[in-house]
Amino acid sequence: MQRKLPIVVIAGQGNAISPSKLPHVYNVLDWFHVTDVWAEKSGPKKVINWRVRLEKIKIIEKSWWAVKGSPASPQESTAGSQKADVGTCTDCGTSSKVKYNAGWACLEPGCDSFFKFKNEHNDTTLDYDDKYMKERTSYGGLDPGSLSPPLPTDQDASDMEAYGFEKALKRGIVCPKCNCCSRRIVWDHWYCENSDCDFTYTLKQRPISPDDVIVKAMEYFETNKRPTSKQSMLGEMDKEFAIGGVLRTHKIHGPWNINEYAIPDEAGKIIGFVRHFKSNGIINQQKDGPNDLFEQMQTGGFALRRSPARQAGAVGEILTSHFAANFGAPYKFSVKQVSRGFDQAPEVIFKTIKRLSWAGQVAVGNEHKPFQSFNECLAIGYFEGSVINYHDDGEKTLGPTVATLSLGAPARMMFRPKAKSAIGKLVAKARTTKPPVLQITLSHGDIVVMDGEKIQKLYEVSHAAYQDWNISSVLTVKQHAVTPWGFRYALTCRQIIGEKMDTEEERQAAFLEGTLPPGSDKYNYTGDLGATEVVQPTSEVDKINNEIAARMMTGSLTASQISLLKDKLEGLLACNHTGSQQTIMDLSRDIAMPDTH
Ligand SMILES: O=C(O)CCC(=O)C(=O)O
Ligand SMILES: [Fe+2]
Repeated sequence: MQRKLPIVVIAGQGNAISPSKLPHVYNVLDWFHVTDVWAEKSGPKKVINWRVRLEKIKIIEKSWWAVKGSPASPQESTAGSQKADVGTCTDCGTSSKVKYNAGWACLEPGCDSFFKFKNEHNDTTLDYDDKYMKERTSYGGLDPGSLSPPLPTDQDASDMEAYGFEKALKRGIVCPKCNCCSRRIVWDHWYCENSDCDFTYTLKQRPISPDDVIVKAMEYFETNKRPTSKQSMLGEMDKEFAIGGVLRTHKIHGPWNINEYAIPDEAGKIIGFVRHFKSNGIINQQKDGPNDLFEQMQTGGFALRRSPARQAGAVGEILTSHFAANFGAPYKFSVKQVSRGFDQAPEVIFKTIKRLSWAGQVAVGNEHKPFQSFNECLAIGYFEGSVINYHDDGEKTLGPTVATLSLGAPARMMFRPKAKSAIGKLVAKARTTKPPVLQITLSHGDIVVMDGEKIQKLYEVSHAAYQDWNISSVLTVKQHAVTPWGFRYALTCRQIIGEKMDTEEERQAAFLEGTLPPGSDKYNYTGDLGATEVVQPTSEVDKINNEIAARMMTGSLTASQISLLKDKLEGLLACNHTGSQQTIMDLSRDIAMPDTH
């Protein structure tokens, strides 16, 4: 009160003293200021409760929650026009306002006369005095400005050098049309969550290269790490481990490095593998390789969206931190995803499926029976700061092999035994969790294949055995979590077993939507065996820069000629001259024959 701070009041839907029925679960009323704070002795136990009286700062303006048809401006709006009566305590000498209909009482908790009224009263008659209620107090603090934050503009995004996936842009907005607070639910725009309002808002998202995304990820890491931490992102990326009986071996397959982690059950028997295919510059830069896929993901229009992670539709609904879209056979993944059949999938999804099918085949081979091809692909997008917490991919309709392609910023992936499994020990302080046994770093282009060995055999034995083992082998025993260090995509392919679906309709959908179109074979991936570095052809601009550099070294151009040429070159590049090819050629000639000018 003394600091004259403006306060926002939010009223719940069930608020009984609101003059009108409040429309939302949480209703942001307006800016208020505190006019009085006092102690009261009330309730059955006659304990001291502190009371606060607030007045709306812009009381002259009609409140949005006012009863329909009420006057545009409340009558009692002028400060000082109404004054509460004041009484003084004969015991302690303090004065206070007459606040209650029951009359005046001393409001000094330390005084013997505290809360003693002349007349008998009970708590139910302790209504507030009308004069006190109508008192108006001038507000001496600063104008708090608009209650709703302004919409971020393209200019704001450009000022913060944003690409459109920054943490600040994942915040919700206040609809300028109807004032409804709306969350960022879809990847590329906001829409008003009030079903009666049609407001949508889009902020341009600029494509970013894999190199720049890593630079941004490092900046994000530096600005968001604990102030006491000396770690760099590169240092964190090196912190990989396999403990608790998880065994690591290493293989080379063409240009791929593959770390293989054998996952034991409680008896130490190997029940599955996590295979980490580590990509590199050569793989990443091939045609339709991870660099191209990263670009295509950004321009593909995937309608990635956040789904309710908890209490869908309820007051406490919580959305997933990441955005997702499913293609192929419908897949539930804890919560139902919006799913589109492969007939509606963009090309990049087929390229991904073929790449991951290759990895699945290499990882699983024909050890037990031929590798079952994938019929589903879940695309996940992470804004800066988004994560996927510990979960398992253990749907009963799921085949044993799950493969994920990482694109963009690096990420930490962790596996831990479930608390209820007999593997590992519970964390002493948090008795419901176990520490991770496997931690790996997923970089741009990497692939992870999770596979439950011998599951095929057990799966065929009986349904009960399947339920026990299912991925009681890898996936349900080993929960996993992924924390990306910046803007990232993860594309995960699974085998959805249509026959295990509950209804005929679901079985049909899995079959129809999960069948790859015949033309998709043209995207087959064969592992980049024998691939070499792709040498980028030198551009005209590079050639000129090289010429300038060479002539600088031989001294055949004067310093002023060099700076003139550099200026010209920069000018051409800056205006992105469409005819620049020809002009640059002329410029090149200028350099070749400097003496003729
Ligand atoms: O982001 C990732 O790499 C993994 C995503 C994942 O765990 C999933 O889709 O189930
Ligand atoms: Fe997962």
